Amino acid sequence: MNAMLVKGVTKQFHGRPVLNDVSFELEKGECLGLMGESGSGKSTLARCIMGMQRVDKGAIRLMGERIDHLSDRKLRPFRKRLQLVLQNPAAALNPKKKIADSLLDPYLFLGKHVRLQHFSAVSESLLVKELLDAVELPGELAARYPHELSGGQRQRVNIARAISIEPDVLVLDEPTASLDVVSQASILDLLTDLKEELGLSYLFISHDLAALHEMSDRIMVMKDGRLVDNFHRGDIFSPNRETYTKELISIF
Ligand SMILES: Nc1ncnc2c1ncn2[C@@H]1O[C@H](COP(=O)(O)OP(=O)(O)OP(=O)(O)O)[C@@H](O)[C@H]1O
Repeated sequence: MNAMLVKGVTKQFHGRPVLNDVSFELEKGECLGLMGESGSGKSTLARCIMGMQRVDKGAIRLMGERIDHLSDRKLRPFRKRLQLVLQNPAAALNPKKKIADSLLDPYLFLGKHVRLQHFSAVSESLLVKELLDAVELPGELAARYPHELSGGQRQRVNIARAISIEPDVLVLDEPTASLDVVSQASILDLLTDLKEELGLSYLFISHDLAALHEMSDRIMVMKDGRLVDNFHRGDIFSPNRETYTKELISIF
């Protein structure tokens, strides 16, 4: 069984199609890259997958179970299995909460739905320490506020939050876009390690073709809300690539 199946997803805003018959499968343990120019519909797809926006047509399945059109209450058990990491780490963290409290939010929110296997979570403070360890941050950051961290550290905290409940799938929407080049590389290395350690599957959305190529097993290309190409990473320079993919590669 695949980790996620998206079939025939269509979404319009004010009568204008933004996603048009989008279909793909995310295999278990795979990193599936998604590239496309600004406005092509990548973040809308991420929001539809996360249940933050409703699809007009089509279906989204997570580990075989249909999750589109679920109410917030019915979606709650699936929140444990599907998490989102966004590009702006500062905006994703509550500035008034200490890092330890932000880290514990998903775990406490999901309460009885969570059975952890990788993290022992014997106590809340131990879980915080385990999570900071997992993203290679020192334990002393637990007592700090987000503004006392660097952008790269804040994004590590966001990743730690996302993995805290041991999801099956992470949707990574431009996770390194707001970081400097050195922090970008170390976040990508961290994501690669966590994928192996925790058996995660990634939908990795990025403008950065080099990062996509480094991280992804397969890459999909979106143009005007349609997936126009889908290939294994080793075939990126194949003469069989769609003309639009070749254009994107040539301007990179
Ligand atoms: N809530 C909304 N209401 C109306 N139009 C929207 C809404 N959300 C997105 N759009 C439009 O849908 C199109 C796709 O936007 P989306 O953010 O999905 O693109 P994207 O590929 O993620 O772009 P970027 O790479 O710049 O983030 C854009 O034209 C955008 O203006």
